[in-house]
Amino acid sequence: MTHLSVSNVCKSFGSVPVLVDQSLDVEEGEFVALLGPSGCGKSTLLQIINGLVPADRGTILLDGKDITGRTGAGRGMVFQGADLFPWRTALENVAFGLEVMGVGKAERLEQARHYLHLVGLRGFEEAWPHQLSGGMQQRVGIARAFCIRPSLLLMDEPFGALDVQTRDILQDELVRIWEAERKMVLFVTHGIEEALYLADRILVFSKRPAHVLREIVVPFERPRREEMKLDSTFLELRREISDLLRHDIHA
Ligand SMILES: Nc1ncnc2c1ncn2[C@@H]1O[C@H](COP(=O)(O)OP(=O)(O)OP(=O)(O)O)[C@@H](O)[C@H]1O
Repeated sequence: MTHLSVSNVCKSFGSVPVLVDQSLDVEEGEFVALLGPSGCGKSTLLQIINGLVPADRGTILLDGKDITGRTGAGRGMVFQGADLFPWRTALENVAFGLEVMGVGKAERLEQARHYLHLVGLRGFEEAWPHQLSGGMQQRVGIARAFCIRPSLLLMDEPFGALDVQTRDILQDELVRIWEAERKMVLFVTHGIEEALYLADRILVFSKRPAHVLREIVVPFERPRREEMKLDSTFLELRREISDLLRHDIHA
């Protein structure tokens, strides 16, 4: 069974403690959102799980394997900017991870085409990144992460730099793709509404050094629908989380 287990991760930058004994678990098929004030350590935690930043202490297990301090294997990452290779077409960008994994050309391009179509970019296979809008580039970034078939997707404010309309559209696209594939997801966001709309569970982080102020099991059925944003429970939870974060910042 797939599972992510983060245990007692500590990280300081110089003398500044950012993460102190941070632990969390993500179950198979679960979508977990991390919400918290700016600078509390959400991105650092994601980078540590991805193996891009070393932890000072602690262990990360993915599907039972110790991946602490190691990159690659089983993880796909989507950043705020899509960060595409400008010298590769959209299709070649999506296929990149499989190329690194040594998958043959015909197979990797077929897989990449599948995911590019899934994110709504049929017809843009040969487009260069500079020919795509910010939202389209982010779609390519999402297709690229899904294409390696990771057991865990790490998403660091993937829609943070987009306009509201594009963000709403991409949230729906992500829900649709994720509901079909049900990867484990850790999704960092500043958007309370976005977290409630997308996640099964929300971990609300305190200001730095981060600890979990509250864990919220999101009570809404799937498939998620836009109308739920007007539901009284949705509005109540949104207010509760907003109050929680405000009190923590002023504490
Ligand atoms: N490489 C680094 N060197 C020094 N300090 C760093 C480094 N990376 C992060 N920090 C500091 O660690 C703290 C946590 O940063 P991080 O980016 O993880 O926060 P965050 O919660 O993701 O913030 P935001 O929501 O604004 O992106 C911040 O105070 C930041 O300045």
